[in-house]
Amino acid sequence: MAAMTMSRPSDRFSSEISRFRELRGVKDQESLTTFAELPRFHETKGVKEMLESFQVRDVPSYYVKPVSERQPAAAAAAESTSTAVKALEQEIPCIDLEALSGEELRRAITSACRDWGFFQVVNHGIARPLVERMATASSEFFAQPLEEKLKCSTPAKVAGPVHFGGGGNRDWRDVLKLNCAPASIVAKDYWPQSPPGFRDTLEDYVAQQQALAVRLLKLISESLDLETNFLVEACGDPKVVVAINHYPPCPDPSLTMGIRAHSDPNTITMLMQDEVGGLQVFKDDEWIDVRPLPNAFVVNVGDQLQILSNGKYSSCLHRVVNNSRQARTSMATFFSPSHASIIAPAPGLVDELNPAIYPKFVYADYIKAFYTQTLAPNNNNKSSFLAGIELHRNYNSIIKRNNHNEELEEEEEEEKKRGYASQPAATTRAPLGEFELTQETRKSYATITPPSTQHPPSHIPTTTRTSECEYSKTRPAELREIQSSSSLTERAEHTMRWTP
Ligand SMILES: O=C(O)CCC(=O)C(=O)O
Ligand SMILES: [Fe+2]
Repeated sequence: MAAMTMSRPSDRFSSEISRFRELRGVKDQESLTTFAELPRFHETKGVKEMLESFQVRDVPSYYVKPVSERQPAAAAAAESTSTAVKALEQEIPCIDLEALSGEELRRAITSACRDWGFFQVVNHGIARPLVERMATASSEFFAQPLEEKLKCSTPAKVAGPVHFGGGGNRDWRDVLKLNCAPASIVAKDYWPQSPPGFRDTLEDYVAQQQALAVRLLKLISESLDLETNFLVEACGDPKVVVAINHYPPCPDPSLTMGIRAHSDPNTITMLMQDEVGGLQVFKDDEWIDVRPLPNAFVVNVGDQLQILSNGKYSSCLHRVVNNSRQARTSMATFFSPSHASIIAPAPGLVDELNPAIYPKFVYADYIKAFYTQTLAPNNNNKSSFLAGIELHRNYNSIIKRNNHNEELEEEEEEEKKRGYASQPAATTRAPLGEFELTQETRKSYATITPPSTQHPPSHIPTTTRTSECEYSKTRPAELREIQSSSSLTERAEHTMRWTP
């Protein structure tokens, strides 16, 4: 791959850093907040470096979320995720993969995927020492000096096969993202050489995670009364990406988000988290904490599983809140279809009484449209990108959200008076049909797109470009050319290499 033969990046920002240091002596907070280079600094170096380069006492405006996307101030002030609403009343299910089997296991999987879209697994078969080695290596990676971490970013940055930097959407998070399968999109030369043993540990860990994903997908297929291998085969030669997230402590967690509300666009995600906590899932109009459990993985249904199950299982909105006490590290393994896979509701789940809720499409189209949009609208309704492609549901929830946003506008005005010019609110994603699609998706979409009354009302704002999207401007001309070509195989192959 061309990116791998290019020279490693040098630190091109030393002049910026000396300017930061100059500014620091003057009026810290004000200088940082108004410093035009901050977005670039965040994208390439992240939050931890920003905190270490300045004596930050307040959250710079750049990271301040709109009121509608924050957690209640009371929960943030309590500085413990266990204070979130309903935390003690509701908990995501925990499934013991050794203790349960047969019909009991099947029922547990069905209700977890249907009612929550989130569950934890224990006794999952991945050896504890390996998980611990991976967790330690992950924390040690983020503790290193910036120069060491920068060695991992490929020249294509966030669009490349390995990237270190600040999280998208101005979230209060740093991330190391690594493509792990298939082999054609892996750039092992850029995997961290330090801490020692990182590469081997990651390789072993991912192999085990991939096996667990296959095991879970088989159980999930059976819970839907589908052939055991249906979901595994639907993903073709799967794409596996790992994201190691690091959330530094935040001076005011009531203003920021570690990851803003989103649903995962892939098939299934498995997450290892440390004991700090901060992950929340959205259920019955409330945000509910995911309590860290020893030696457990948090599993969540992704958008593709919701589509393949024809809406029987749900890809749930989730987010990560920050805290002011201690850093948190988590590691997500995203298991996705190959970009060339054709995704559609399982034929076994579609009949006259249960029509297909989603169109058939090529996964490359979905993922491209997904990353061209903001991550999620806001945290009050589940009106994610998926809602934009649903065929038979109405858009009441989107309208409700818009009304709610109007009420919030006044609150935003008040905030401005207090001196917080927060980042723009996220917006609803446009329907898949509005994007440049492969011929195959277009054909399918054209035959089953619902009447225009079922589209979101036109007053709903469509696209807000994200930092992810900004990166596409910097992608090689070669990619832009291929993306506009109509050859599915060629295009899917290349998109697969570059899409995050
Ligand atoms: O860090 C976490 O707990 C969740 C991360 C997450 O949702 C993601 O990476 O998509
Ligand atoms: Fe996620």
